[in-house]
Amino acid sequence: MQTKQAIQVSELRQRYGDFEAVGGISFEVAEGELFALLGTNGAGKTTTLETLEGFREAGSGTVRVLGHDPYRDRRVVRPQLGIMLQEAGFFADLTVAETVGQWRRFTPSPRGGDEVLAMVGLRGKAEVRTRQLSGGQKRRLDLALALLGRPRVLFLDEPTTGMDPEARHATWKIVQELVAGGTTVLLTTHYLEEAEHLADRLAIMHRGRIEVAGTVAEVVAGQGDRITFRVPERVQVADLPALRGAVADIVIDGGRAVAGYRVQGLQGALYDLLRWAEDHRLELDGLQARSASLEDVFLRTAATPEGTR
Ligand SMILES: Nc1ncnc2c1ncn2[C@@H]1O[C@H](COP(=O)(O)OP(=O)(O)OP(=O)(O)O)[C@@H](O)[C@H]1O
Repeated sequence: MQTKQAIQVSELRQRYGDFEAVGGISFEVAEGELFALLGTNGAGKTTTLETLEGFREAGSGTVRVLGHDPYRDRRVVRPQLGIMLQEAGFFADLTVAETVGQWRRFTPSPRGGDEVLAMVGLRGKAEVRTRQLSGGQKRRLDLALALLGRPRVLFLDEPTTGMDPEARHATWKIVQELVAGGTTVLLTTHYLEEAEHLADRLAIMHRGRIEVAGTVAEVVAGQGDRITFRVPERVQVADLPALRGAVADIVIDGGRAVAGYRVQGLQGALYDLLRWAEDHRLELDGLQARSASLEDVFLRTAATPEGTR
C-alpha cells in the first residue's frame, strides 16, 4: 500500500521584500508521521509553518496539506488542522474552562472541554484565570485549544518552551499518543532532545534552506564520533597521533590545549590512543569519547559561514 502524504512541500520560496526567508525547500510528511523542523534563529521555520497553515500564500513552489493548497482551499483544510502558535493570546480575565468554552463555539464538532483539559493535564486548573497560569501551563492550554477540533494534522511551534522537564515529558507523551492514533504532526523546536525523542524524521534549516534531512540515525550517520583530551604538558601538538587517519584539532580551554578528534568508530581509535598514551607513559587528562549526536550535526550546520551555500 502506498503511504499517503499529509504534507507536501516542493521548492517553496518566500520573500519579505528583498529578503528571501525561505530559499527553495522540499519535504514530505506521511500521514501519521511526526516530522520535526529544526534550525537556527531566523532560519525560516515559522515562515514555512505559516505557509502550511494557510496564513501566507506560497511565494513560489507548491505546498499541499491533505492534498489541498492550504491558502486557496483554506475552508476545506483549516477545519482539519490543529495549530499551536508560538504565542497565543488568551483573555487574562477568563478562566481556563471559559477560554476552552469560547473556542468550542467556533470549532465544528469539538471535543468536550473536560476531555481536552484532561488530555493536557489541566483539569485541576479549570477555574483558574489564564493570567494566573505558569508559562508551561499556558503552553498546555494552547495545546488543548489546538486539539479541540480533532485535527488530522497538528502544527506545533515550539510547544514545550517554558516547561519544566516533567511537564515537557508529559507533553511528549500526549504528542506520542496523538501520533499513535494517526495524527500527523509537524513540530518546530529548539530542543534537540525533543526532536530526538519524538521525530520519525527531521530536517535542519539554516538561512532558508534545508541543510540535512532524514531519520535521526540517517542525519547523524557519517558525522564522526568525538574523542577529546587535554594535551599533556610535555607533548608537542605536532607529536599527537593521527588516530586511524584522523588528525587532532586544537582548541584552548582555560589556558590548556585540548585535542579533539572526529573519528569513524570509537573503539579502534580509542584503542590506538590508549596504546600511544601507554607507550609514552602519559596520563590523558579530561579524556572523553562519545558517539556523534544530533547536537553535533546542528552545531556544524549552524556554523556554515555565509556565502557557502
Ligand atoms: N514580517 C516579516 N518581515 C520581514 N522579515 C521577516 C518577517 N518575518 C520574518 N522575517 C525574517 O525572515 C527570516 C525567517 O524568519 P522565521 O520567523 O521564519 O524564522 P524561524 O526559523 O522561525 O526563527 P526562530 O527560531 O527565531 O523563531 C528571519 O530573518 C526574519 O527576520
